[in-house]
Amino acid sequence: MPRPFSTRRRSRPNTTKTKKPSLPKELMEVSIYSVGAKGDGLGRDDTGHDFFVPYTVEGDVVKVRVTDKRQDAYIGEVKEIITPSTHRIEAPCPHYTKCGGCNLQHMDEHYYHEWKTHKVIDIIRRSGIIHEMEPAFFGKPSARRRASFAVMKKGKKIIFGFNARSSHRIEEIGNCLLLTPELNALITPLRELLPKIMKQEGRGDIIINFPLESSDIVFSLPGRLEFKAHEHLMAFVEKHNVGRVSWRENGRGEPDTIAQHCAVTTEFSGSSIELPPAPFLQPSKEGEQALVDFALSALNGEKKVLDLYAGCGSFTFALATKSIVHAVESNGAALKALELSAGRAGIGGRITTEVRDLDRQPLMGKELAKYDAVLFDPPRAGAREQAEALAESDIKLIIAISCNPATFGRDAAALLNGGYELEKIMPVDQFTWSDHVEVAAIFRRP
Ligand SMILES: C[S@@+](CC[C@H](N)C(=O)[O-])C[C@H]1O[C@@H](n2cnc3c(N)ncnc32)[C@H](O)[C@@H]1O
Repeated sequence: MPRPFSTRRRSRPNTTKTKKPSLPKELMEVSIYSVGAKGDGLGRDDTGHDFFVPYTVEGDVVKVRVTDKRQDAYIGEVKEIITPSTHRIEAPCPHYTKCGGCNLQHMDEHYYHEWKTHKVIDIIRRSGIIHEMEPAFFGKPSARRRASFAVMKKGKKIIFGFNARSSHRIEEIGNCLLLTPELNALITPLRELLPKIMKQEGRGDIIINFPLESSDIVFSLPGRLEFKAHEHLMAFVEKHNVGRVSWRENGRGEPDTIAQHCAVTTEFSGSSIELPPAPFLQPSKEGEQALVDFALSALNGEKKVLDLYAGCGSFTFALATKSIVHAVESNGAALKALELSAGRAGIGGRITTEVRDLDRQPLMGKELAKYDAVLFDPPRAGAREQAEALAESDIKLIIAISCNPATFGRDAAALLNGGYELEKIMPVDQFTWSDHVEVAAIFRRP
């Protein structure tokens, strides 16, 4: 007797692959009624089915192909714009929708500004915080002084550009509208350099900063740096007036400086800072200034200020123009740069430093009691432990800077529960045309 087909199927090993939902094959007409927190249009078809449709805006009516399903909503890919929204404009970049960097270029400026402001309002409301916003800071194109490029080598082919959205595909670009001219000027020379230095297949990245007058490049590529490649890099530094080039062996570990033409510096509040490789800097000089101005506007004669998550000192030097500052940060190289630069600038007496992991060892009780004000500017994960310790302190003034409104909401709620009052909150947009937005806020203990 032949074995039934179904028995054979059941005896197969059970793979862990999740079953793809069955999706409609035909194109669907969707009306977009809003834009969600990740920048995707939220839409509905005439049967009442919900859709997420990237690259659409409120008021669009579009024909979409269904590509996936998330919770109960379909994900739609625009095939045709049946009726464009009055908020829709022509996206200025030829790489738009192919490069993962900017997903909101199709919104007119007014809608875009409103959307970013409301994104902050909506997110912090989820943490129970309702507060009027200060007018937001909006950055401009051609201002980003830092870029992280993706690289892939397969066979002899090398692809160099920006990652596509939610994908490993790399979109090759020649010019990015967001970057400063100095960063754009390095794209073609880097593309020409890569075949000479990237010998092993695989993926990597190249981080470029142009803080002020010279560039800082860190290569994180598969494989070791060969002698010949080293020579090519030295020649590249000379020819393109690059400040410094560093290499992370096999793309891991601390960057090793292999060629340096001049010091890589920036300026914080009139002091020159010599920066370590791949330093953290605010994405644009204008954004940095807006944040610094916001922070300084809160100070009023405070003698001792704590700068937590200080990095290389974007805020430290500004705070030191008014107060004595203690800067705390987990990255030793960044803090060393800060300390040496403060000494050279003749303000070493106004700035002290401490390398410390603030997640594991937040400043608490008596340590906090020494200060009149605190500024904290944590990474995206926020400052849960430190915020909880601050909430129990008697410090009069707390300035919070955050690149993630969600973790800001959580940390702000801890401060409010501890009796602080929110005085001011400002959305900050240094990531033009993306769905990313930052926040700055001032809290006081009444
Ligand atoms: C958003 S950056 C801000 C840096 C600086 N305030 C600025 O504006 O340039 C966050 C900083 O927190 C530091 N950091 C990350 N995790 C930390 C931790 N657990 N403890 C202390 N510092 C940390 C990072 O090294 C980085 O310099």
